[in-house]
Amino acid sequence: MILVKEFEFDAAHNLINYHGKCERLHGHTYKLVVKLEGIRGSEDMIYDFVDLKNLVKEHILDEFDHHYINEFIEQPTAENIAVYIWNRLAPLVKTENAHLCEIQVWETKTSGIIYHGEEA
Ligand SMILES: Nc1nc2c(c(=O)[nH]1)N=C([C@H](O)[C@H](O)COP(=O)(O)OP(=O)(O)OP(=O)(O)O)CN2
Ligand SMILES: [Zn+2]
Repeated sequence: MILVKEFEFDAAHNLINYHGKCERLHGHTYKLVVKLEGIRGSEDMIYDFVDLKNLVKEHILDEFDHHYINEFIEQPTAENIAVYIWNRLAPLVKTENAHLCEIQVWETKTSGIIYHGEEA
């Protein structure tokens, strides 16, 4: 069974040594999708949506929302943001019956990254 929760944050970034418009400072309303795979445990839940919301807010959204991402991710491509968020969240959400199985980072409605925690 897979649990899914979606979040949004607004942030600014610019790509370093990039060959186009994204080298200039600009912003996105990012969509972050977090998926946990697991089995039902206490209260017949994989993970309480409310607890997940609070955890992601404290450990991810508060750092990203209305910030300049280059200050903590040198080259803030959606790929690098997905890896960064995975590395922070995976240990935090792991329980006896649930683990992180997918992160999605969408820069626009049409451009996003899906990451399962392994490098290709
Ligand atoms: N593989 C990647 N390619 C690009 C990234 C990235 O993170 N990974 N990032 C950018 C830019 O930051 C830009 O934000 C995205 O460009 P684009 O999708 O063209 O943005 P638009 O606002 O033009 O979106 P549309 O939905 O296509 O209108 C570039 N490439
Ligand atoms: Zn961008």
